[in-house]
Amino acid sequence: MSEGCALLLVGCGKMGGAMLDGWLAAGTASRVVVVEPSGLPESVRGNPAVSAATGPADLPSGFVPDVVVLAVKPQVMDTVLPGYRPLVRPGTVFLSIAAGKTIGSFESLLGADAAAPELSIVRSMPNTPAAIGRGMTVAVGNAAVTPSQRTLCDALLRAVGDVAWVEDELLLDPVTAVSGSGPAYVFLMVEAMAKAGEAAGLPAELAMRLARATVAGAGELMHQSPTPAADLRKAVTSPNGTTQAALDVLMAGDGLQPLMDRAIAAATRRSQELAR
Ligand SMILES: NC(=O)C1=CN([C@@H]2O[C@H](COP(=O)(O)OP(=O)(O)OC[C@H]3O[C@@H](n4cnc5c(N)ncnc54)[C@H](O)[C@@H]3O)[C@@H](O)[C@H]2O)C=CC1
Ligand SMILES: O=C(O)[C@@H]1CCC=N1
Repeated sequence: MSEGCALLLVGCGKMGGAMLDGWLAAGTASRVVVVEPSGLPESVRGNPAVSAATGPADLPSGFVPDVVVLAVKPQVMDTVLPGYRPLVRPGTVFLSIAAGKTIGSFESLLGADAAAPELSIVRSMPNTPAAIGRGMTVAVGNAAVTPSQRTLCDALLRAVGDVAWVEDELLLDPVTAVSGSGPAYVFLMVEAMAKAGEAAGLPAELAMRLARATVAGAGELMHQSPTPAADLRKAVTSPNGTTQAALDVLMAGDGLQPLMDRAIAAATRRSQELAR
C-alpha cells in the first residue's frame, strides 16, 4: 500500500469528507477524484492529489479507479449508482458506507450482469469518530472481492480507525444500530446529563462542561485501558455511595438496559427498511 491507490469518492459529505481527510493523511490514496454537488471540501482544496468531477461522465480521461467509495445517502443510491456501471471491471472494488443498502442491491444497481464474478463489492459501516481517526468500521465483502481488494479496503477503513470484518452480511443492521448510530446516543447522554445537572441546581454552562468532560474523559479512559467496562464502572462505585444511588436507578428493571434494547432494535429495523 506504499504507493496509494486511485480512488473515486461518490458523495463527500460528513462521512465521505472525514474519510477523505484520513486517506490523504495516511497516504492510502495517492489520487482521488471526488463527485460531490457541493464541491470539494475546504480541507482538500489545492491538494494536487484531489480533483473534482461533476459525475460519472466527467471523470478525468484515463482515470481508472482501484476503488469506488459510495458515500451518498441510501435514499439516493438507487438513482446515483447506475451511472457508475461503466466502471465495473475486475480490478475495481466498490466500497459502500451507506446504511441499509445490501450487497444484493449494489449487484443489481451496477448492472444486468451483476452476478458476474468480477463485480467486487464491500459493504461497510463506519462512524463519525472517523473524523479524528478513532472510527469503528465493520465490513463484509462479496465472493468476488480478491484478497488484495480486501487488503485495500481494510487499509482505507483502517486509515480512519479500527476495522472488524464479518462473514454474515445480516450483522450489518445491528452493527449500524450499535456503532454506526452509537455516537449520537453518547452525545444525547451528554445532553441529558447536563440537563439533569441543571435541574439539580448547576448553572447551565457548568453543567454542560462537566457532562462533556466526563463523557470524553471516561471514553478516553476506556480507550486507553484494557479493563472491561463493567470493572471501570465498579471502580467508580463506592459501596452505598453516590454512584450506587444513581446506578440503582439506571440499572433498575425499567432503567437504561430496556431503553437501550428498544433503541438498538428500532435502529436495526430502520437499517433493514433502508434496504428496501
Ligand atoms: N453520518 C454518520 O454518522 C454515518 C453515515 N453513514 C452513511 O454515510 C453516507 C453519507 O452520510 P453523511 O455523510 O452523513 O451524509 P451527507 O449528507 O453529509 O453526505 C452525503 C453527500 O452526498 C452528496 N450527494 C448527493 N447526491 C450526490 C450525487 N448524485 N453524487 C455525488 N454526491 C452526491 C451530498 O451533496 C452530500 O454531501 C450515508 O449513506 C450514511 O448512511 C455511515 C456511517 C455513519
Ligand atoms: O443515521 C443514519 O442513518 C446514519 C447511519 C449510521 C449513522 N448515521
